[in-house]
Amino acid sequence: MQIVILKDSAEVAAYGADIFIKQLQKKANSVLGLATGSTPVSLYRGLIEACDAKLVSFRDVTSFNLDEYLGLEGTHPQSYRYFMNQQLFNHIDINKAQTHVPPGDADNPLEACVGYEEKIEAAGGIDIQLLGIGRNGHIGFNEPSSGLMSRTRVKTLTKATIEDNARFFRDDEYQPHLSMTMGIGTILDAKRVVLLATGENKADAILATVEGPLMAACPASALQLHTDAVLVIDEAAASKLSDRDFYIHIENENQKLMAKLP
Ligand SMILES: N[C@@H]1[C@@H](O)[C@H](O)[C@@H](COP(=O)(O)O)O[C@@H]1O
Repeated sequence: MQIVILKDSAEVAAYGADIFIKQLQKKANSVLGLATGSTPVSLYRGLIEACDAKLVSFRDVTSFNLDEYLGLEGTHPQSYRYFMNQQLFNHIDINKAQTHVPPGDADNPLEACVGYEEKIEAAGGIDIQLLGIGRNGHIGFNEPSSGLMSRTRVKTLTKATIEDNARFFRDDEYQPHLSMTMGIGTILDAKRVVLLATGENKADAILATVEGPLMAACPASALQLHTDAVLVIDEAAASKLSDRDFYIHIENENQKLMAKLP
């Protein structure tokens, strides 16, 4: 696991955007795995700016989002499809037909989950998957106790996640308790994984992800199994790591090594 500790959320977003810009410059028809939540919003802004400046194009990109609320149509302002349109897709040159969000309004959600996996496979798999992290260590909507090899499926949200996400819903608005999410196994199949975390309220989850045991109680700890996972976090999210200085040292050594490569 590569751990990059930066000063604040602005640096995290810029570093994350740069990873995606380089990916698109290397492979214009990349298959991107995308995420929602407040953390990736500034990264998406960076991608929109890069697209405006013609540094990248999304014309040949295919995308798959991690998760969606079950029971919300894509036109619902709290749906993740709506979020992605608002925060990214409406502002870049992507072909919306090539963007995929789990269909939370499917008549048969169980079949739709299998279909989502098939679509990812047919696209050749995900080149790079963006992740945020929940306070309880969830990735996508893989809540604690999720199978570490799980695939796209319907998941029940924890009370903590419902409370954390309540800020996006009006008091009189229906807030789903179920979701459709890529599994941890689906995420681990991505060729590269980039997890962003900022703020002190993510410090426990980051500690468990990096220094805790591999365990279903912290779904993000499964990234310890991935051969190309990078955690881009700010000082506040890193504040509980016991080996923080060592991780900074490793990253400095990494940078020196990369600079010497032909
Ligand atoms: N399903 C999403 C996750 O994919 C996201 O990582 C998490 C954290 O969100 P935030 O970035 O707003 O803290 O929120 C939601 O539960």
